[in-house]
Amino acid sequence: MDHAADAMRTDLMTITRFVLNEQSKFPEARGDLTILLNHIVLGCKFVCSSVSKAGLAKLIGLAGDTNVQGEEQKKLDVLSNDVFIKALSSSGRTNVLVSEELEEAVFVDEKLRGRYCVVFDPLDGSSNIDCGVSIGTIFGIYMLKEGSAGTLNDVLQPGKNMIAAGYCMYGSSCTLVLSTGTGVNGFTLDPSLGEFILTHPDIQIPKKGKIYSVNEGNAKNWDEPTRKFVENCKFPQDGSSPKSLRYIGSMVADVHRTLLYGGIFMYPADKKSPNGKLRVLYEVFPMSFLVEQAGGMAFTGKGRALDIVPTKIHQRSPIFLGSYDDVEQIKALYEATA
Ligand SMILES: O=P(O)(O)OC[C@H]1O[C@](O)(COP(=O)(O)O)[C@@H](O)[C@@H]1O
Ligand SMILES: [Mg+2]
Ligand SMILES: [Mg+2]
Repeated sequence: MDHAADAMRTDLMTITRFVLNEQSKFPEARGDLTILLNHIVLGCKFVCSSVSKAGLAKLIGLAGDTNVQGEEQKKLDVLSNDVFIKALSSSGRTNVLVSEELEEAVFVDEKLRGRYCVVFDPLDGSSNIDCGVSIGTIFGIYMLKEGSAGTLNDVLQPGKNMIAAGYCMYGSSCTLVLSTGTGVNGFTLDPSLGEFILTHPDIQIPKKGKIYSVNEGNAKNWDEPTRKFVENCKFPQDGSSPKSLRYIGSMVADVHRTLLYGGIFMYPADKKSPNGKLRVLYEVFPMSFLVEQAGGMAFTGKGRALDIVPTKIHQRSPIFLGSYDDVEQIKALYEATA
């Protein structure tokens, strides 16, 4: 590919151009969200370059501390967290920040405060860092509540109140998937240009998929609806072909595949983890927002994931998300036992 010629192509849809186009659809927009998204993009580029040279730069292995979840922090968890805290606060557009790696919420310095709140998982899939398997960053954006100067209540909002969400996957290529509430679009980082280019416009998740994704190692502790659903994926009663199992163990990578290929990603509750493992604010909500925007469904076993009203910033919830018809099936099994 002739990069120079390519760089001169005026129709090259970079993420910056794309977001500016989106902004132009709202005459009252002040450009704050555009500036905030650009700082998130910068953070993703920085983490992407750190991840790609993790082995070389001694960024492999443990940082030596434990986070609020009781997990041993990886060096890249800590580095990514620092990068995003700096990128988000220096944007001058944020107020309350919640990170998986920090016990308490961060209230941005008054001089730099803005009207957005960001919840994020700086490095998702930490168990896959040291073996170089795809990992990512997940983020969700809320607007401050009317008249609020910035309190925890501004982030303890149902996911359906988010105004934007996305993730960046650090894999064979670096892909940023974003929704500002009007559909889902994917951008691939062109390392030679240093630009995210629109490569997956208007992502629509297939209505039904051929893949199920779950850690079957927890099967003995599952409840009946989950057990029945997975059994049916393997031994379908309706004469259809069995689904294939795909599980990477990085939510970003498993959800990215699910968005593009269809199927269902699940992290159910079980006897050991009655609320599942994944965190509501910065894993379940952003991914559910994207999946719904792409025409899929996100269900908790009790209801729509985006209807959860969180009470704690590191709260967990079971999650079943993906192709509409597949999630509908497990929803029916839960409703039958409710
Ligand atoms: O190893 P398990 O129990 O299957 O859990 C895997 C899940 O845990 C996670 O790694 C949790 O996220 P973090 O790596 O950000 O803590 C998810 O990415 C993934 O879906
Ligand atoms: Mg995570
Ligand atoms: Mg993480």
